[in-house]
Amino acid sequence: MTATTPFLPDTRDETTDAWLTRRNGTLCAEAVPLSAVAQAVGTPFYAYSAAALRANYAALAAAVAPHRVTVCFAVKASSNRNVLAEFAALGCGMDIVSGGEMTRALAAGTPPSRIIFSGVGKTRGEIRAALRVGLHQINVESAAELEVVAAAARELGLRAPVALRVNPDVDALTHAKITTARKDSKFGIAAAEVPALYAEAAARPELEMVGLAVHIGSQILDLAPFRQAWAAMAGLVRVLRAAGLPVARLDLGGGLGIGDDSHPGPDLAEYARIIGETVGGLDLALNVEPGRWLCGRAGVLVSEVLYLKPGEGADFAIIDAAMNDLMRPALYEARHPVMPLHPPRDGAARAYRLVGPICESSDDFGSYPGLGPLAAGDLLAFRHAGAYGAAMSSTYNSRDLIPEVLVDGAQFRLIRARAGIDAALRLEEPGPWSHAG
Ligand SMILES: Cc1ncc(COP(=O)(O)O)c(C=O)c1O
Ligand SMILES: N[C@@H](CCCC[NH3+])C(=O)O
Repeated sequence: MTATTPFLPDTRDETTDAWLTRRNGTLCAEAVPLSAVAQAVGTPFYAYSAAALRANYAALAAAVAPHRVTVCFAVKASSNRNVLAEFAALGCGMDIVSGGEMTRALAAGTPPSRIIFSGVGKTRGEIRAALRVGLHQINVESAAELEVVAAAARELGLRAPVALRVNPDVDALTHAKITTARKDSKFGIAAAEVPALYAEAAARPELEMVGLAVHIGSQILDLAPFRQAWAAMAGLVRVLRAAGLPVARLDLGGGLGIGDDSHPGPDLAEYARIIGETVGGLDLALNVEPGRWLCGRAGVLVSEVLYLKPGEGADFAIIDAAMNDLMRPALYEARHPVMPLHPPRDGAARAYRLVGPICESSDDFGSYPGLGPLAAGDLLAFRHAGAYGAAMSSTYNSRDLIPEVLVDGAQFRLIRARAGIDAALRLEEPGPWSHAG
């Protein structure tokens, strides 16, 4: 029986994965065969397309521009400074959640005036550093944090530009672990508490109250929750202004999801239209802070098949990538489309369950019908791995942090070297004992 070609590039998705094509049968990232990258850096590795990063930013920025919306990339999605530099060079701002991310955003060439500091647990040190650097805005998530920001600003003799992050109690209709604005969520300040807190803060000379922020969750495919949340924010802006309070900016958050072979993904024009209809007429400086949408489809994780063995329902293909490299399937039951690097092969189309070497049953990427026949040594590309892949990886089971590579046209280069056990052992050199008491 001749195999059909179930893993040919998904041409339905040309605007998103157009950088992945098959040339002479082999899978290429832009004009670079991924097998050549595998030879150069070894597997597993991440590869990103510079063209896809740039195209994604251009498409999103153009879609929202008519509504006076700037785009800030959520650094947590892909914090490699070379990826950040691609965006920074285009004028993209950054949304950060730690001092480490601030260092990365600045190192990538982002001006402080384009950096927003989000996050529910900023430390005193991080807040002081942000104020000293002169970031655009600090999104404050509690009354307690507001006190710390005010104290730091006073000590430094500065005015802190503050927005309050609101919890509008909206279900983002996404995976429960990545929804962030339901009533019981740790994020944001309950909408009912915002007017009093905002008024109190606006009366403090060390705080410059610039506006509000909201972020309802991640991998959002149904746009209705955005409409609900932003309509609630518009209501709140009107309430604050009616009380004579200044509201100049509104941070609409990230969360725009990406489709896959079974879902086309949200429509950018519709996303922009909802912004216009909910908050467009309020004379606000708006921004969005997408992570996944800008970089998720611009990256693949390439892994080698180590062993095949029979299993219940589907045969196992044990691969050299694991949950420490890409933890989304284990953490959120996420499914990443997979394409073999080799050309279609004769033989029965078979389902394989792709699993990694880690000693956890959740080290399982799921069952993939129509992949086979596979053989040991085959290379597989997990698509849509450009967001929350390398950024969330760990060294569990004392595995290496794997290389990251950036492809640009017919060239590629290493943008993060493999970090192996030798480096880890150096960090574990024991320090001197300290005597307590
Ligand atoms: C405050 C904030 N902004 C932006 C993002 C980016 O989310 P996404 O990658 O889903 O666009 C996140 C993560 O969910 C976040 O917590
Ligand atoms: N890390 C998650 C999303 C949460 C983003 C941060 N709030 C993912 O891989 O999908």
